[in-house]
Amino acid sequence: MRRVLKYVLRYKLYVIVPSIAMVLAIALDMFNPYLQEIITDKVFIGGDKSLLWPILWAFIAITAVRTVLGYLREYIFDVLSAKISVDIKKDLFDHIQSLPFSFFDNMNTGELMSRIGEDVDNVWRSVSFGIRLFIENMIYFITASTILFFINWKLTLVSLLGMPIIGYLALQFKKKIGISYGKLSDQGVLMNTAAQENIAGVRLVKAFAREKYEIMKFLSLNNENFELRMEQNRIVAKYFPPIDFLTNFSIVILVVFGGMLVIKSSLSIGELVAFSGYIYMLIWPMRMLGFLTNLIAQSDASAKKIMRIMDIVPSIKDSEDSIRIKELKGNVEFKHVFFKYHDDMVLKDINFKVSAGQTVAIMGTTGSGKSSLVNLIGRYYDVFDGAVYIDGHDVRSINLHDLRSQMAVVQQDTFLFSESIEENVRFGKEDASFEEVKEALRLACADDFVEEFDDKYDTIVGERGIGLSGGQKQRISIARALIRDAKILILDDATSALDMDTEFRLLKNLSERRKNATTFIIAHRISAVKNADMILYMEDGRIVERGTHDELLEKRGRYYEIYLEQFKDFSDEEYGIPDALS
Ligand SMILES: Nc1ncnc2c1ncn2[C@@H]1O[C@H](COP(=O)(O)OP(=O)(O)OP(=O)(O)O)[C@@H](O)[C@H]1O
Repeated sequence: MRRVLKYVLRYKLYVIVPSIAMVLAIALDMFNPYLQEIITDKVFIGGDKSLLWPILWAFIAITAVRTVLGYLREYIFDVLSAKISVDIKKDLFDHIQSLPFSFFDNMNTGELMSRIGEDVDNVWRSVSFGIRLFIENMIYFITASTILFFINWKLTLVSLLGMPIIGYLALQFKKKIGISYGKLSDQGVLMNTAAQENIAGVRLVKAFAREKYEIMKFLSLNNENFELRMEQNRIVAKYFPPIDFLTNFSIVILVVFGGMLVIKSSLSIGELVAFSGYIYMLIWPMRMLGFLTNLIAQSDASAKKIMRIMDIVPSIKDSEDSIRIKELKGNVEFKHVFFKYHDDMVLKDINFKVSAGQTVAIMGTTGSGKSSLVNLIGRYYDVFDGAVYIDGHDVRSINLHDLRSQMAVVQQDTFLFSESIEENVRFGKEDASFEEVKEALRLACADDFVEEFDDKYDTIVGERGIGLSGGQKQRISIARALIRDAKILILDDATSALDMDTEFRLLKNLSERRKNATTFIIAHRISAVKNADMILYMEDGRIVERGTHDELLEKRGRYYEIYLEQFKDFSDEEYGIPDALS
């Protein structure tokens, strides 16, 4: 919460003005019981009618000013908390953007959504309501008890007898409810994740007829959630009644002892009326203590979770003396590169060099490390040992923005935003004209099917491209990469869903278009890699074969076996293995 306070202090005026309004409102409130004392003793009992109107006017004036001050306080505190919510969300979002792939490997979307949504809202509520009311009540408590001591310290002491017990109970309550909130919040993440994954994977669920299982899974989480809420109710039921009893008992004591003092003429009736007015100012904060500590405990738990993410130092970031490169040439070299995600080394002693404008094709068994290898070029992960060089510079020394903004990647797992096709392609180049978008889609062999849609380029595609076929999604993703005109282009299994003919046309377009771009193509079909300047064949994290198509055929190794497997029924002439990349 201390760190949340730093956000609050950014807006000093928004703290000072409503705080002054709050203090003035409290000061005015303190006059009310005093006026009640005078009106009772002097007007009702003493019969001095001349005071009636002045006191009534004073009541009206106090109420009017109090209303304005109250409104000011509420309004400005609400603006403050809204500003803080925006700031925290922004910082959290910015920070999440700065985190590397490895962070997202271990974090699920549902959990992150809870942090940005629910947790920030909890903090926001606490600032707008909890902390303010807590401070306000403390001021009421201190001021009212001071005045009460002045009126009659003995009666005050007797009336306050239950307060230490109330305070103790409130603290115990805070402790128990704080733990319970932590559990509820963690469970909320599980529920969020289950709901989010179910919706995202709804087609899979239906295809496997697993709706019942999903419903049961959600039901069980929902029941757990219910149990946790019941646990909270039990805590409230345990602590609130004794707190209520003790606060009400203070009034009983006041009436009994105060009444006795009035009978003994040690206290006037007016003083007793004023006394009970001030006592309410003590009792109310005490009754609220449990509720407020509860609210603050909840937001404390949320603030801790937010800060835990904010405290993650991005493992991949610009070094202090990072090199600015406005124009990459595209020479890439891997020197003794080793890489691992956790314990298992997934890339072992990778060495190769590629000159600007050349094409490298990477083939290999599944899980052999192809994607991991290309992910090191844009520094989505850092090497464990060795180094990747671009134009002679270790990628770790190149300014990250310069590096990534001059690369284009089509990932294996296609992702499209819930926007129009045009906007999805323009994501690759913010200021691209419509003509450029069309051209990129044409090169990616996507223009024909896009033209057939009723809304053509304005067609809105759903999240993850729902509404399009796998091959259509891949082609739009390729257009998004091509529009960047990048110096390094990476296609990670990006044509796997295309038929051979479309793949052939697309790669042909690519070979014409890419001109100076160094291109990495991960593919499984010989037809897609045949014309590369260099083909790397990987197994178990190592490059086990390398060379051109002809050289690899001559070697009669793994590549040759795959060639035979894929083309056993055709001769080159018959099928015409595409000359796409020549
Ligand atoms: N984010 C990750 N965290 C941990 N391990 C990973 C991660 N990504 C991949 N791996 C592991 O690293 C190894 C290499 O994976 P990689 O995706 O690079 O292989 P690949 O050759 O591209 O496979 P495929 O052809 O199936 O796409 C595999 O054993 C895989 O399980």
